[in-house]
Amino acid sequence: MKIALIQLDVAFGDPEKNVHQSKKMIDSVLKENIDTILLPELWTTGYDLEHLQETTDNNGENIKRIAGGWAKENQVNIIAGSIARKTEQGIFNTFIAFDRAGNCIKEYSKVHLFRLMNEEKYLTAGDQDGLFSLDGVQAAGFICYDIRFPEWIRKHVLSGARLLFIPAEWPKPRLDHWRTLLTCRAIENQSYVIACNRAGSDPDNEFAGHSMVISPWGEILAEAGEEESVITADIDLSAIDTIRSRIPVFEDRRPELY
Ligand SMILES: O=C(O)CCC(=O)C(=O)O
Repeated sequence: MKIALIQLDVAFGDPEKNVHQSKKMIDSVLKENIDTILLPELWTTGYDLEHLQETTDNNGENIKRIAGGWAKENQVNIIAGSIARKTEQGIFNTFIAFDRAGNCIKEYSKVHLFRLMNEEKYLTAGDQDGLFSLDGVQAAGFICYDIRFPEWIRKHVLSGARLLFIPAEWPKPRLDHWRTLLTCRAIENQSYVIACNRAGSDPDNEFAGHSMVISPWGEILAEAGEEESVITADIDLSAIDTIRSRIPVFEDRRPELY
């Protein structure tokens, strides 16, 4: 499976500009026979949380139509990062994935809201899992701060997830945490970690970039720099079983003790 990560420099509160720039970046890489594309967290609005009522529509329908259209037109899986999704229950930070036919195959709303960036003041936490199937492979979606909760991720891996997709807006001062946590999640879960951060800055934060694809052995297969860019990686799905049989972590677990 060939993956492309779209490390967008998200324009603050400007969905039109972000949609236009993302399309340009996606088009630039399609000729490389990409199977799956991943965008960052809140890539249409950024963290302009105060204005989400004006910059988002009901249930994120407009962006779903646009991203689903891109997937169908190019017969490529598009994991359209996360978007702010306005509902009667509140605004959710929701991961959305589309298959090659343009069908929305997964919505997962961020479960752990990040107080350092005021998410709990404007957003509602989700309470559903992130499991889905992509081209017949079991996968799961998480969003940014979720990677600090290994038990949440392990729960998905025990349910079969092998590909862990993580859109993020991770700030630069904690770049070391980003790289370490992602690498740990890959090694301890013997799964591919595919993580797309944003580039650039907003009025409150400078972001880290450094989107990464990490193998189940913890090898960094691709890593972006700080700037806006597109990176790609080839994923060998058979490596998951090879590594899981070499060090049988899942058989050796002692869940009766913990
Ligand atoms: O956990 C962190 O340090 C960053 C989390 C974050 O930026 C987010 O969830 O949006």
